[in-house]
Amino acid sequence: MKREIIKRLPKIELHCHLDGSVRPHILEQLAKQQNHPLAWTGEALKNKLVAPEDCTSLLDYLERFDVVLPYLQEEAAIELISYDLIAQVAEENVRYIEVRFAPLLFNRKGLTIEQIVTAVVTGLKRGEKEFGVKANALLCGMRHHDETTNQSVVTAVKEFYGKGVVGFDLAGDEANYPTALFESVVSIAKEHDLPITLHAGECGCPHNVMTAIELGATRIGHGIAIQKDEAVLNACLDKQTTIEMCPTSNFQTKAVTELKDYPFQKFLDAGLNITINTDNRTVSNTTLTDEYEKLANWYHIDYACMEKLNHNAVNGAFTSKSEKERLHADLTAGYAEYR
Ligand SMILES: O=c1[nH]cnc2c1ncn2[C@@H]1O[C@H](CO)[C@@H](O)[C@H]1O
Ligand SMILES: [Zn+2]
Repeated sequence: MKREIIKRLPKIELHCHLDGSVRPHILEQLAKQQNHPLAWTGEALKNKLVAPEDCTSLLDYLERFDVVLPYLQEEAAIELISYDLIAQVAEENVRYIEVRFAPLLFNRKGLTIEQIVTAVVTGLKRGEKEFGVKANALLCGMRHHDETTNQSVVTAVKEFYGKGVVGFDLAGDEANYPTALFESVVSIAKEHDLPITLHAGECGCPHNVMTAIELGATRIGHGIAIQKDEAVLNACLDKQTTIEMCPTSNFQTKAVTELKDYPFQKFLDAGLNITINTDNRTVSNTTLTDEYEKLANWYHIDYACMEKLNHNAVNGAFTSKSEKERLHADLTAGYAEYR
């Protein structure tokens, strides 16, 4: 597969964090506008934002977000980064994206959850109009936040459902806060029939994936630990769970350390509905083009496989039937000459 062709082909992305995808020059612009100088510029700033090769764990990886979050506490800034993310993905022909963020990490200066979600949706819709990329938002509860706080995120999903927000997620420190702790929060989302995707199986715990599925998640973020437990793998097959794999991030967070342990081929051969994603475009210093190029180098996947992974993403997307039909047709047309 050729990089220029990978870049040009239509793609779908289901797992991309807004706050992990702020371009360094945009952050510099925000720092200037907010009169709050950054301690680093240029390459030094990039080094602060990108998780290093020798990152030791998910927690270590998550520390990268401390640099950017202070600048994401105003509506104009939140709207700008949302719009800019659509500009970024348009450059590599992403046709549909679900952008996730934790609204209650953006309230340090007193913004309400409604103001925060509105700012994101406004930015996404402005990008959608300008670049022709369909974009919806997912709201993340955070594993280290208390139950009441996370419940208010579910309430916001309900309030904004169908108005640019399409589902609920749980992000953050999986190792110290297992999925079972969130039973009551996730159950509220389920009771209201809100679509659920949960980060699970990123820290070696297949039971977190099982719990997530039992609680009603139809998609799993990462899911790497599924390979450790056949019962969990079979449950994902039974329920046709969509798995949102994020190769670069999975090596950075040490979900795996060696290529031979990366379960892409295993999951593909087993018939899991896997999809390929960036996780965090800045923190993981990647694009969807980079992720597919890696898969081509590692597993020699061809365009037909790439097409299949993108159809899987459409099937798992939290969007309408008619939108999915349109996206499937876009993919079919786009890959026709490469099959
Ligand atoms: O791979 C990941 N696993 C778990 N949490 C993550 C990952 N990437 C980002 N975040 C967390 O999600 C929050 C909302 O976007 C980010 O602030 C970060 O803390
Ligand atoms: Zn993630």
